[in-house]
This record gives sequence, structure tokens and C-alpha cells, in this order.
Amino acid sequence: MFSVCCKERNFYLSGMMEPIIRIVQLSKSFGEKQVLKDISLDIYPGQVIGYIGPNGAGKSTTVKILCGLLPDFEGSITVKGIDLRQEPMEVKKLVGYVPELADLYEVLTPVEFLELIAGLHQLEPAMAADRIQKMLVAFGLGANLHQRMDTFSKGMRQKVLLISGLLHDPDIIILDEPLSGLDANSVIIVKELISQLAAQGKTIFYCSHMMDVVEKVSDRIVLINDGRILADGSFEELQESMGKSSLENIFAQLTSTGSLGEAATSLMAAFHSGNVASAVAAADAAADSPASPVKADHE
Ligand SMILES: Nc1ncnc2c1ncn2[C@@H]1O[C@H](COP(=O)(O)OP(=O)(O)OP(=O)(O)O)[C@@H](O)[C@H]1O
Repeated sequence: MFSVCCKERNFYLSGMMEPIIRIVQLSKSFGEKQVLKDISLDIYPGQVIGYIGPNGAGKSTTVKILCGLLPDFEGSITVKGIDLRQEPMEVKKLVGYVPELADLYEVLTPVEFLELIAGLHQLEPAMAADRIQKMLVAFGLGANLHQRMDTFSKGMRQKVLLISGLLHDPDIIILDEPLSGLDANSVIIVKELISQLAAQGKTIFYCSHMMDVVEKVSDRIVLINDGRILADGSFEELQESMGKSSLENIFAQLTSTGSLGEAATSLMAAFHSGNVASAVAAADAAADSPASPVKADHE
């Protein structure tokens, strides 16, 4: 049984302030399949939470629930004391959400699209136009302000999505794979942006598979596997519990019971033999993930 906790900081923070987000025993099923199992988290203002886990662990499902996009769940969620189930529209005003994938209105230019989003948030038009222009330029899209987005690359679209989530200056920013498709310079901008937003007191909850980035920008890391919290603490706390290691290694230790190297070797062997289907099965067996869920003691 493994558990990593951040008792000290939670004790300290809970003595100082109320959580901005309180998730209590959150569970969610799709049909027969339970994908979230008893998730409880108190998140405090200004925290940068890196929410990590293997494919299918339940990260996107959690953030969709938090953003009010999946209303049918068990447990309770309050944001700034507002019950999400009872007042989803009030919660949505406090949250900026950047999804992993989204359909932009691609016949629009980024300026037109973002003005539309600003209108939905009832932002003052002149202030919104100024903010839109400055954010697009900061992301290197100054030359594309009036270009239709159906001509944009994946990374350019991702930047527009990011801006759309930040435009109304929300207290809580929820990012699902915000770095997907971004070039190296844009990753640096987003990392810096996350730090600066946190310094302003914004609470940031983001899902990512980029362990090196999570390690650097998060002050709290929550690792889930198969719908349960496996670990919850700062990177340093995780290192103390798991032995000094990179987050990538800690992730592998906690979420895979088999050898990832063997899994890769099995895949390569099958490509050489031409039997890809059996190779994928062999690789799955070698990696043998996910590990059995264990409950984090983070209260
Ligand atoms: N609308 C849906 N209907 C049925 N099953 C769903 C639905 N959405 C998600 N799931 C299932 O819920 C589980 C968790 O999915 P989720 O997208 O939350 O995982 P994730 O941790 O975000 O994964 P990834 O890292 O691959 O994005 C998966 O088994 C997925 O197949």
C-alpha cells in the first residue's frame, strides 16, 4: 500500500484559508463503467495543481465535471462555497477552461472568435479588443489576427483556445493538456504564464502528460490511476516518499507494475516480425498497467 500526502501544507493552508475548490467523494460512471472513484480534494487559492495519470485514468472526466460540462456525478463539488450541482452557471463564471480538443469556429478569424467569447462573458468591448490583440501578439499570432482559423496549424489553434480560456480573467483556470501541439518557445511562454497567473493568486488546475513541465510548474501534484488518487503532494514530497527520482520515474513506479522497457522491446520485435497485433498485446502484458489503485491519505 502506497500513500503520499501533503498533510503539513494542507494543515497549514486549511488553518489559513478556505479551499477555493472542495471536491468530496466524487465518483462518476459511464454506463456500467466507473471511471472516477471517491476523489476528494481541497484546493487552495493560488495553488498550481498538476493533475496527472495514465491514458484513461479519469483526468479529463474530472475537469469536465469541475467545469460543469458533465452534470451527472456522485459526491459534491463547491467552488468558492458555491455548490456546482445547484448553481453551475455561477461556478462557470469563476472558471476558465481550456479543453484538450475543441471545435473552433474555423470560418472566423481569431479576433472574431475571441470577440464572440468576450461577448458571451459580457466583457466591455473596447477592453476586450485590447486584451485580445495583446494576447494574440504575445503568443506570436500578431501576423494572423485577421486570417481564417481553418488555415491555422494545430499549435496556432491551441493558442487561440488558451486565450479564450483566460479572456475573462477567471479566478480558477483549468487546463487540459495546454501544451499539446505547442512549439518549444510557446511551451516556455505558457510555463511562464502559469507562474505569473499563480503569483497573481489565480488557482490553476492542469492535466498534462509532460512530466518535466509538471515537475517544474506545479506546487502540488495529484496523480490518479484508474479513477483513484494514488498520490498527492509537492514534487519534493513525492521524491521523499519514492526516493529521489524524476517525476517521470515516480509516475512509472506508481502506475506500471511491469517493465516499460520490455514493453517497448516487445513492440519493436513485432514490427520486425510483421506481427503488430500480437506485439501490442505482448507490450500491454509487459507493461501490465494500471497498478492496483491505492488510496492517498491527504486529509
Ligand atoms: N463520454 C464517455 N462515454 C463513455 N466512456 C467515457 C466517456 N468519456 C470518457 N470515458 C471513459 O472514461 C475513462 C476516463 O477517460 P478520461 O478521458 O477522463 O481519461 P484521461 O485520464 O483524460 O485520459 P487521456 O490521458 O488519454 O486523455 C476512459 O476509460 C474513457 O474511455
